[in-house]
Amino acid sequence: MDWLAASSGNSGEASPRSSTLKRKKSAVQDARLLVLGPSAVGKSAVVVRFLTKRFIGEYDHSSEIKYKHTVVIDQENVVFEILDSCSSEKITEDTFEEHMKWADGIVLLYAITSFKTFELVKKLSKRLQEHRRSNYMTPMILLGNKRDMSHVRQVTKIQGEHLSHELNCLFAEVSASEDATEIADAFLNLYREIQNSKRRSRTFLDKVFGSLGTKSKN
Ligand SMILES: Nc1nc2c(ncn2[C@@H]2O[C@H](COP(=O)(O)OP(=O)(O)OP(=O)(O)O)[C@@H](O)[C@H]2O)c(=O)[nH]1
Repeated sequence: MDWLAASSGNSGEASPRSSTLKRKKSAVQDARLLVLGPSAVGKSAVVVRFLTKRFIGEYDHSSEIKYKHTVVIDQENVVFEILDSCSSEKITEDTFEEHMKWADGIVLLYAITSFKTFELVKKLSKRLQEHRRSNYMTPMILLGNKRDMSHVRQVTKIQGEHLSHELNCLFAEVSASEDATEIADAFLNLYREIQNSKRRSRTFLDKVFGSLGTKSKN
């Protein structure tokens, strides 16, 4: 796997403005990821792990933060824009809608140590599915974080897998505190899914407009 951090940095945009969020969908080598989940599931820890390969135990921020991070994948620079959102309970419907329009892919987190967060994610996923349906089924990965705390787990791996099947998305259990590789893999897999989805939608458009073009010539 070719997975090298080329550069990274906080874009310094706390609470990104809607003008930024409403930009056109990005090209393939540019992926916009929305990180969602209830409070204290480890959203910031996972994002910071991906960006810096380090675990930061207490990450204090009250508003959402957007990062830019360049990674070399298959000899190509891929620019990730990552929006570490506030806890899902606090996101208003308007903001949620804006974020969904902006995102190429979604990282949805719960903590395996808290059944409550799993229930909140299920509730949130109902909201998500409505938007994903109107949004070409935005690719998504469901992450059960805090796997290092398996001895106090409240959500089984099978329950996580089950939910991912219902949501038609990728799934992994990870530990932001212990493992950088599996988090990098999770982001890589989501990126690949985004690429595949863009390819499928281009092929579909080519078929529709290609055949229209052919018809008009005859
Ligand atoms: N044991 C363990 N603790 C973790 C892990 N990931 C995060 N934590 C801890 O969980 C707590 C919450 O982590 P955050 O990254 O702030 O969680 P968040 O989802 O961004 O929280 P909000 O900002 O409230 O939405 C912190 O005390 C972290 O140290 C993990 O993989 N394992």
